[in-house]
Amino acid sequence: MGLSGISLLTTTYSLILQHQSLLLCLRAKGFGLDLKKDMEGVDYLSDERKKAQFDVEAMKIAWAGSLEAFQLSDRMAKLVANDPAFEKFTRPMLGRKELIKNTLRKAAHGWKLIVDLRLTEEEAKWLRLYIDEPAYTDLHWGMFIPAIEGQGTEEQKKKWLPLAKKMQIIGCYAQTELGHGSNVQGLETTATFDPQTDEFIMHSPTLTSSKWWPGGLGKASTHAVVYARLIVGGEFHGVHGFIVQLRSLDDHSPLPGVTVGDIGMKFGNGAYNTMDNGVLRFDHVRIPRDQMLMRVSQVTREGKIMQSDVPRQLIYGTMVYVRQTIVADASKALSRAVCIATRYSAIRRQFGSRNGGPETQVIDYKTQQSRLFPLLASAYAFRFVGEWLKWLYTDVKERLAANDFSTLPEAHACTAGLKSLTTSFTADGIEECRKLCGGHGYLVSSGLPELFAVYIPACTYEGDNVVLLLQVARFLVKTVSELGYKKPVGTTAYMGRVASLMQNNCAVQTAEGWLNPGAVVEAFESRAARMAVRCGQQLAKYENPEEGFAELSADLVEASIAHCQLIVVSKFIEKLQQDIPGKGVKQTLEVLCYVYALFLLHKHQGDFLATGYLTPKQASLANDQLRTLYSKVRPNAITLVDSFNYTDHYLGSILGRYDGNVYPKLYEAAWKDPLNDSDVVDGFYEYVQPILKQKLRTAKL
Ligand SMILES: CCCCC/C=C\C/C=C\C/C=C\C/C=C\C/C=C\CC/C=C/C(=O)SCCNC(=O)CCNC(=O)[C@H](O)C(C)(C)COP(=O)(O)OP(=O)(O)OC[C@H]1O[C@@H](n2cnc3c(N)ncnc32)[C@H](O)[C@@H]1OP(=O)(O)O
Ligand SMILES: Cc1cc2nc3c(=O)[nH]c(=O)nc-3n(C[C@H](O)[C@H](O)[C@H](O)COP(=O)(O)OP(=O)(O)OC[C@H]3O[C@@H](n4cnc5c(N)ncnc54)[C@H](O)[C@@H]3O)c2cc1C
Repeated sequence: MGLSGISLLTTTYSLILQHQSLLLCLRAKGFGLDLKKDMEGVDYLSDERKKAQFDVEAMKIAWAGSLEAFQLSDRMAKLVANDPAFEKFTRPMLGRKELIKNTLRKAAHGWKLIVDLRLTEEEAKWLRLYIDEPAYTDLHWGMFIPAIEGQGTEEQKKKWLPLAKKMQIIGCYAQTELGHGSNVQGLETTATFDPQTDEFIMHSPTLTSSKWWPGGLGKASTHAVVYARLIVGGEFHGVHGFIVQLRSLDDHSPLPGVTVGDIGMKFGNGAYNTMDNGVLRFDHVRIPRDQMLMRVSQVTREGKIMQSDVPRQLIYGTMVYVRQTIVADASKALSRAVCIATRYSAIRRQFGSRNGGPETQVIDYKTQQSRLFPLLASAYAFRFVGEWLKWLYTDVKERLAANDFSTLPEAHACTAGLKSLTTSFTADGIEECRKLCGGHGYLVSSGLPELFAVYIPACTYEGDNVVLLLQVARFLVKTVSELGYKKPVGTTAYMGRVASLMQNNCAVQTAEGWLNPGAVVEAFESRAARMAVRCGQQLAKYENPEEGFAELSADLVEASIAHCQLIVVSKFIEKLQQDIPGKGVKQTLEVLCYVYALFLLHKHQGDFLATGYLTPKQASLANDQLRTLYSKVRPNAITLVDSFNYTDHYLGSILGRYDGNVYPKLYEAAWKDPLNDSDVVDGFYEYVQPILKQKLRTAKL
């Protein structure tokens, strides 16, 4: 018997087992048989796992970044998964008050673990990820503390950071208002210096000046970094951050003049409703002068404004930090959805049965592959670009500490652009994974609805994705306009070769010709350069550059996307130039890299054709190659998602279970729904039975 025969037999056997266990379950409910006899311990995906052409354990390390990173993450994942305190399956069914209380309990338990086990900062970050529940602690550690670290003076850091790091105060980041989020310079909250008392008076002069959205503000925070218009001597001196105490440290009640609360339910059940996004108003609340964060500008006792040599953009520095972390988190959210959809696609069968044999696994349909595998490849691409961005951010941070601000504009453009690109793609990708799972993807127990609901605000918070791409566009336009006298560096270095990128066209002649990193990078560079230069030329026609920028903004956004996609493709290719140990690991990643690049090329072929870099024939050859690549991904698909090393707890999905034991578990879960506690639903006797029993003489319907 050939290999395919053996595999057919084992697949059929798995199917029979699975059907048997389903039957046992069905009977358990209907006919009193033993429910426990389902096939616990059987790995329904074992055949798939045997197909792997690479060393899975080595791929896990490549995904994690290093052996140490893998071990650390694995330890934290297991710590959470094995702790019943972090159960999350009932979350979507809880009322808001219960939900928040439950989140506060989990955060307290998490903090206890951090203290008792003396976890490092890195370990705590992984712990937070695997607890998988947005909480006030995210903003305390993720924004309040970084804002003080980045914008505070040494004295301020010395005073506030120990309190915050021991969690003796809880802080949030209160920037956005009811009337303004994107336009930070349009904020209305005022901080007026009173030279008589050496204080600032924090005030909310209008309804629209109410702080609105800050996470952790509603119920948990005792303090906030509040962004407000600085007014000294009756004059406005820009928006700055101020540390303001909101609640008593004794009984947690709001301090006089402070009105604070939660802004209400948000999208989805469970999901981001574990967060107390808040509203805040000040009625002439006084704070000491030294609570203005003064690294960028200082207000003296006499009411003089002193500018340090730090650029004012550093006030936006916390956002740069968080955008960088959001890019890293995009690969986690996307890989999680892809893991669920890939495992389920291998279990799910529809059509194609021959002679009573098994039906086709839906993962074998080319349409399923062409939707799923680019998402899988993107998860890897985002992982590696996130790793690079972390390096870039660390480098900028070190430079800033040494008062070198030269790389700040590029750090801003990269974090803004990549945050936008990766979160938009991930949000759409999670929804695509839901559709890839058919009807069962719509069940909360698939894990996908909650993941989607938690994830989508990432397209808005930390900067609306379009607004951020317009920031990238400003950076690109500036780079193009300076080409005559300034050599572009970093991620825009390719613009230095603009003449050849505008002139030379693609040389690829065969589908195999696309399996060449040089050809791929040049295609993306040429497209990005041509789109940016074209925008520059169009802009030059306007007398008023701002008017031109506004008029051309949709094209500018597209040019920014082209530039950001180039960064992701290049960083993936650069990653592959490193030593990546393990049998078949590098080769498999190369396949994914080409899938990512050629999928983008296919999806955006309009750009590549319109800029004249590619001919329709070359675009078509790229698509031919893409189909071939999907066949190369197919045998490795399950093990590529296993390499994320996600526990079933973290995945939170019956469809994505490691063992693929989907149907019995779905069936079992349905019976756990509170609605099935009784055979006759509450309300039946009041609202249904009277209808059943009514005796209408005629019905008009
Ligand atoms: C259980 C225990 C648990 C323990 C836990 C342990 C650990 C956890 C640790 C960490 C957790 C990590 C992360 C989690 C944290 C949070 C993530 C989760 C939730 C997110 C919450 C969301 C928060 C928010 O949304 S905060 C609000 C964000 N708001 C925005 O993003 C507003 C967007 N708008 C802007 O950024 C700006 O206004 C603008 C659009 C850039 C316009 O600015 P403006 O000054 O008006 O205009 P310009 O003229 O365009 O710019 C002037 C000049 O400045 C340059 N610029 C702009 N921005 C920046 C910047 N950020 N950096 C540097 N430079 C900048 C711009 O280019 C221009 O420069 P030029 O003059 O040279 O051209
Ligand atoms: C879940 C969640 C958590 C949040 N947490 C916090 C927090 O902790 N702290 C905090 O301070 N804030 C927080 N925010 C607020 C968040 O940062 C803002 O909502 C975000 O910056 C977008 O601003 P906005 O709401 O004003 O959108 P708007 O700017 O009003 O956007 C509305 C539309 O207008 C478009 N638009 C706006 N300006 C332009 C332009 N110049 N050109 C073209 N189009 C434009 C946008 O693309 C969008 O389509 C949070 C928001 C959410 C949803």
